[in-house]
Amino acid sequence: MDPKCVVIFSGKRKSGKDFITEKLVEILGKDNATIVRISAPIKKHWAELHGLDLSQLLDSTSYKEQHRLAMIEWSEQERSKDYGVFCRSAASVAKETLKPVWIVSDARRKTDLKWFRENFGSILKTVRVTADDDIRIQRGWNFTAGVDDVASECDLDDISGWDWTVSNNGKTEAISDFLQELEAWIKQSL
Ligand SMILES: Nc1ncnc2c1ncn2[C@@H]1O[C@H](COP(=O)(O)OP(=O)(O)OP(=O)(O)O)[C@@H](O)[C@H]1O
Repeated sequence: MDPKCVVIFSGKRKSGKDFITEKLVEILGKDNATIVRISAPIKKHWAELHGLDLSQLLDSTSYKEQHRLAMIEWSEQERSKDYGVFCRSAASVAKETLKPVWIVSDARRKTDLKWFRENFGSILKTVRVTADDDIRIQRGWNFTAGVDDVASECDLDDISGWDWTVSNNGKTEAISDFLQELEAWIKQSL
C-alpha cells in the first residue's frame, strides 16, 4: 500500500533521530505509522555477506559502530551505480506494512531527498534534527575520521528549506511543540 504521508528526517549522529521518530510513532500509534530506515537494506545485505547479527547492526550498540565505516564504503559504491537503490528497497518493505504514515528516520544524502521527492513529493515533509556537539558527546558520540567527515554525514549540511528544523538539546518543550505541529499535519493528510 502506498502511504498517505511521508516524513523524512535527517541529522548528525546522536542528534536524536531515532529518539524523535520513535516518539512520533508512539504518538501516532503503531497501527498508523511505520519507521522506514534507508540504512536497513544496507545492513541486511552487509549482515548476510559477512555472517553478522542483523539485529545488533540495526540497534545503537558499539557493534554498529565497528562496522559503520566498511558499510559506508560499500554502500557508496552501490549508490554510485543507482542512487535510489536503498531508498527503493526500504520503500518496498514499508509498502508491505500497509501503514499510511511513513517516518523515514535516516536521510543522509541529497539523493535520498531527491528519490523521496520524485516518488512521494506531494505528500512529503522534511525535518532536520540538530543537537550541539557537547550534547552529542554526552549521548556517546565521538568524532571518527572517515565517518563524521564524509558524505554520509555531511552531504545534507548545506541544505536549507527543511519544513522543520528541530533543535534537540534535551529541551523537551521544543520537541513537544514540533511534535504537535507535525502530528496536526499528519492527521489532516490521513
Ligand atoms: N530529547 C531527548 N531527550 C532524552 N534523550 C535523548 C533525546 N534525544 C536523544 N536522546 C538520547 O540520545 C541518544 C542518541 O539518540 P539517537 O539514537 O536517537 O540518535 P541518532 O541521531 O538516531 O543517532 P545515530 O545516527 O547514531 O543512529 C539515545 O540514547 C537517545 O535516547
